[in-house]
Amino acid sequence: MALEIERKFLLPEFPERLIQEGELKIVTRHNIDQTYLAIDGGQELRVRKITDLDSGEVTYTHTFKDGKGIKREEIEYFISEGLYNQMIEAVNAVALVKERITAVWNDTTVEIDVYSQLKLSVLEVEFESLEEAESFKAPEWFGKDVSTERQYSNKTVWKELQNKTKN
Ligand SMILES: O=P(O)(O)OP(=O)(O)OP(=O)(O)O
Repeated sequence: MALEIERKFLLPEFPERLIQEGELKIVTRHNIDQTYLAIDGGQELRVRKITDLDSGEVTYTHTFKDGKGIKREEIEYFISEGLYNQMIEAVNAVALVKERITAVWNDTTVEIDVYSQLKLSVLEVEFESLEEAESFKAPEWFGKDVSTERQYSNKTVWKELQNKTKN
């Protein structure tokens, strides 16, 4: 199983100035529709519809994650549009929608997620090892480190979205 080691920050404002000054270079922009199929303790199964906002290419993934905090197990693979549609129909939930901007700042690849249904933007950085993740010194503009705060995990945010839209 692959390991996912990442830290998450609560991005206070979109870093427009850094982009304009060329300090933060945008690599890709994707729209992600995310739906959870099942959640049980630290385990989750989710599907995504991913649209490349530059090329228009659409892909679908199925992901299993296990664990919490900075280090988790992850298995992810591509699925067909047909499988994706069958699964989201079965779940009949509201997909969590976000725009994911992948960019490079100072040799570090960052993923900025801007959630369209909520007032929330986060920034994530992936690492090769726990040592690297723990020793990484984040700049001020990344915002508060929420890596271990469950309320900002996508499954929690997705669950809240379901409750909101049901009422
Ligand atoms: O894109 P990932 O796999 O890092 O996943 P996410 O949708 O940001 O979700 P979380 O890290 O909250 O599981």
